[in-house]
Amino acid sequence: MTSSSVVAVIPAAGIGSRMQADRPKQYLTLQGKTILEHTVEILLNHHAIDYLVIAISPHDTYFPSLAIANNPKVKVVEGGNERADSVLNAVNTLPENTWALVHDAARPCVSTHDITQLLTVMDNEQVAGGILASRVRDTMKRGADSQAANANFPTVLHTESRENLWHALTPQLFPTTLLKNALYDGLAAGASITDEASAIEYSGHKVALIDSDPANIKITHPGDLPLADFYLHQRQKAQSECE
Ligand SMILES: Nc1ccn([C@@H]2O[C@H](COP(=O)(O)OP(=O)(O)OP(=O)(O)O)[C@@H](O)[C@H]2O)c(=O)n1
Ligand SMILES: C[C@](O)(CO)[C@H](O)COP(=O)(O)O
Repeated sequence: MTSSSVVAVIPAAGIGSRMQADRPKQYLTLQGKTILEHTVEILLNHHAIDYLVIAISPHDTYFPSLAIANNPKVKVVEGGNERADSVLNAVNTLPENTWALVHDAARPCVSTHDITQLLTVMDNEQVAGGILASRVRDTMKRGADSQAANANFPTVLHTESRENLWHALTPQLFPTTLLKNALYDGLAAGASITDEASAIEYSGHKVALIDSDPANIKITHPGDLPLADFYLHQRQKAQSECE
């Protein structure tokens, strides 16, 4: 296993508009802790991660009151307008000879096992890096929106093949310098960069897909909260049974 240093980058500067809550969703509480604290703790407790850089909004009034704000292994940078901007601001602070493990603050249910599986890409010269992913299980439809369909609802254009179709999750793990340059170039070219792999693909490099637990959901809409709460409760139960 390579001895390169791994730094976790946590984009946590979003406003959570789709959650329609009274605060940014990363500060909603599940199992007695904020979603951000759950996410930070799973990364802080991973033996291979040296420290964390969290991108938070310049308007964030919640972070300073959390205990993690005083953790010496937690650094903070200012987030940007889009997720990719927040990630680039954080990656710009990392030393060149490191790997950046980028993980959404909104994904508190990721497992230590899956993070460890992802780290194996560091020793694989066939790929630039890798991402946690889960195979699509449903039939996938390409739709036309209601205006185009001249109906009261979107309608089906056609069924997409779901063969080799994956949900991209996070963490996503790449050499810091490669990721920094890929993000900068992709954003400068106006490419659609919705995850780190998009930028790496745009720069022409190969990305490994690490099949992982679909319980690693991104908390986005109100309906995601009870499901994430269930997964976190199951994880805590499993941990207490091991102690
Ligand atoms: N300018 C931004 C936008 C998003 N994020 C972070 O990127 C992750 C995934 O983004 P998303 O789920 O879209 O979060 P929000 O942008 O907050 O949600 P919404 O799109 O509903 O506003 C989240 O942890 C979010 O805090 C960020 O750091 N900086
Ligand atoms: C990075 C990501 O979580 C991978 O699925 C996703 O692209 C984030 O998208 P969002 O619109 O910023 O939530």
